[in-house]
Amino acid sequence: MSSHSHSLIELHQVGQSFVTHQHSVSLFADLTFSIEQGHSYAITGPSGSGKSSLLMLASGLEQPTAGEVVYSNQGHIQPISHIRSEIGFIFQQFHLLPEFDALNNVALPLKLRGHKQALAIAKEWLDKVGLGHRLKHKPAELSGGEQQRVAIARALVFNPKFIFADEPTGNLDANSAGEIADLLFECCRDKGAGLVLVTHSDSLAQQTQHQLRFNAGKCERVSAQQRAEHTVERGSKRYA
Ligand SMILES: Nc1ncnc2c1ncn2[C@@H]1O[C@H](COP(=O)(O)OP(=O)(O)OP(=O)(O)O)[C@@H](O)[C@H]1O
Repeated sequence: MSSHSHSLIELHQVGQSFVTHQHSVSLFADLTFSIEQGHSYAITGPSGSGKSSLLMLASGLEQPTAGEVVYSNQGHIQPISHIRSEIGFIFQQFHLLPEFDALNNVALPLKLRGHKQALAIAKEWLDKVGLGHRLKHKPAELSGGEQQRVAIARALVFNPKFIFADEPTGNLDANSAGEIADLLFECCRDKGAGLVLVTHSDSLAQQTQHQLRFNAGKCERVSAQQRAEHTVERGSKRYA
């Protein structure tokens, strides 16, 4: 990757809370960290702790209630709206277009960018996620795991600078999950994408370079040493 294209997302003392007329929920506060192209990050923690909310604001899709998210390219600050066209987002609910078949769902990001070979490249990606035999199926005619793989192909098809993935392997069997994880890490390692994964899977989290963990109402970075100790602990429990 050339340094010309190097982009960075920085979260400065970011906080998120939701106040409705009935509830007030404070998810995290004073969180500072950077997401760099070519690096991989896991966000872990219990259900309802705020992982998806953090993903939404780090990707510029939502605004934080405190602090700021700064997007820069080669040291030059860009409007946060510029992240939109640079990210591949894999949502927990997939958000596929129901009227489009798998091929056209995956081709859409390329068509929107005026790509002449959109359908051919989309087909290659559907092959990569193991769905070469489901090109003409609409989302309602696909299983949950198949829809998830279409959503993954759609997120990766245009070589995004950043990939944000909410439980990307949640609906997949162990084999498909491993293959999809390999694809995601390949995009990070070989194509220089910044990869941010929300996951409940310890083994997926362990493959990333950095980890943020929600714990008792706080979101903290997990150090390399803590991560190594956790792996040893898990290992010794498993074989005890
Ligand atoms: N727009 C909103 N308005 C009010 N509350 C919200 C809103 N979005 C999220 N919340 C609340 O914030 C909390 C955290 O939600 P979030 O989806 O970030 O959790 P999560 O850690 O990703 O959970 P899971 O692992 O179950 O997907 C939830 O209790 C949810 O009810």
